[in-house]
Amino acid sequence: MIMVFDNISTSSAGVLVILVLLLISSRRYRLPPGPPGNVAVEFTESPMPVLFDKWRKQYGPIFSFKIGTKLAIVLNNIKATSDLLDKKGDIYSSRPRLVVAHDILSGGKRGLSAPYGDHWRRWRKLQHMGMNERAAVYYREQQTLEAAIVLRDLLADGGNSHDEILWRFVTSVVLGVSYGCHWLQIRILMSYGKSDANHHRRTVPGQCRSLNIDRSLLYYHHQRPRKWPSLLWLPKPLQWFRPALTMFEEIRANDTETYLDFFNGVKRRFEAGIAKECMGTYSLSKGGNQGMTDVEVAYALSAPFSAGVDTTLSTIQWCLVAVVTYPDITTRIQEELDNVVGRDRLPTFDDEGSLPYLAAFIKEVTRRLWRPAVPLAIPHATSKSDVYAGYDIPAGTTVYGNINALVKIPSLFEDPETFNPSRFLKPHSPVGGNWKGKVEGEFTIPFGFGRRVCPGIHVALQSTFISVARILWAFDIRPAADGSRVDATKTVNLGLARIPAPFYISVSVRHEHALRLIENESRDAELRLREWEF
Ligand code: HEM
Repeated sequence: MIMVFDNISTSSAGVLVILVLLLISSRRYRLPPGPPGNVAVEFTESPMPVLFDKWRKQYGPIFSFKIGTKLAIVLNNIKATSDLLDKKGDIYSSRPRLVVAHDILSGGKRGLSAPYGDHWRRWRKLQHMGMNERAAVYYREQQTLEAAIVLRDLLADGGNSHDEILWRFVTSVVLGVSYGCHWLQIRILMSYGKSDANHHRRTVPGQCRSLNIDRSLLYYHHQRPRKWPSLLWLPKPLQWFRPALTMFEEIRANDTETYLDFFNGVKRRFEAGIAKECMGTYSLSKGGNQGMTDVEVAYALSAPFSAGVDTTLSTIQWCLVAVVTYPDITTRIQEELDNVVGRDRLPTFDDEGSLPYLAAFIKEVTRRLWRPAVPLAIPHATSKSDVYAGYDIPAGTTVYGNINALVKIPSLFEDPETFNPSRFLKPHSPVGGNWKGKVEGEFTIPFGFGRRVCPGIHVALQSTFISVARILWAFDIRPAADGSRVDATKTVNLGLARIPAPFYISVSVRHEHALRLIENESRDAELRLREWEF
């Protein structure tokens, strides 16, 4: 009798459990409106910013969509973005899981794609130490010297290779930030056969591409691990999809070796007392490594390289596109430079506060009519469930702050489609007044949100200011004489950033003084930059 009762209670308990599970799984969330069903196919047909624009118009400022079982929400107004990504940072600061780009390519060590948690916090502290507003001032010396080299090289080839010259400039700067070295360093490593410039150049786009690979993996059934990450728990010999991952594991081994090489270089110079101040030296100071292992620190030091090259290059290149597209605006910047700097010296960081129109121009370029460098920010993810504006937002939801939409809100940016630097000259610019982001009064939307806001913002803005100020002080820039048009609507997606499609310009010196000064200053810069070699 007791046994029968036991059996009944066991089976009814089982039924109860199943009912509860069914109840939980069938719980209907009140999700923000959005396109019905799985939108994976639509993503293969149109670029994300275009789709987001369409859905924003259709469904309003907060909409949601599903790819497979994955839920994402997109925030298109300042209030929701600030309420969630800034003010509820404890919930909205994670990242969606990137199986290939994060788990496999970096063994979980890359901070940019790391989930919110202890590892990310330690990594982020080091980024902050190395790049906060005060620390960034230290890099100005190198940025100023490198910008003189940019002038020399642009002059020498008439502007044909502006993309290569500016890539070298931004690369040198981030190498300075991480390791206290500069671009030449890659060549030196190359001569040791440890790494090579091409490898290093490849790794970054490689990493960025891997972010895309993750996206593309969404659509192909044979890419099992992306769809079912738990398959990675299988013993390796049973992972039939493994051959597809070998390439990524080789890239990871290569990256790890390169990053450790660079970190060891800093250690040697630090011990010899000749290291330039940089994130690497901060990590070697007492407690500076935040308790991370050497490999973790080496990965943390590589972050400026991964996140700061294409983004800054994109911004400076868009400045050049704007310069040739809007000659009247360029003339006004050059008049300001002539008034403030004169013709007997090159602009320096000391001039920055006296060049408001140039500052406004750079802000307008980052707001950008054509498309911000990182149009959709890097997606955040929720680490807990939340309720906002009557909507349920489950844990693990991907959350996009749609920069592309935010920088075109008409109540903040009058006539948003017009390229108009003067909008940033108004003393009570609504952007400062309404945007209660981290940097009150500053225009930081293009740099992302909340606890994940770009830590390289000061370095990036310094690189942009000094290169653009010097280029416009020295040169007249026009579309190349062969008549090819600079088409601002064409872009190339590098993964993290969008750069303009290749465009051709010609540069000519604006006055005789410039010729002499470029020659003298670049010669001097070449010598002084030796301090950054090891
Ligand atoms: C104009 C150039 C740049 C733009 C427009 C830009 C923009 C961004 C954006 C939108 C994010 C995502 C923020 C978020 O998740 O909400 C980001 C993250 C990041 N940026 Fe930048 N960035 C630039 C330059 C740089 C530079 C020069 C560095 C380093 C030297 C850098 C380092 C990083 C890092 C490490 C992250 C990841 C932060 C995290 O996940 O916690 N960026 N950036």
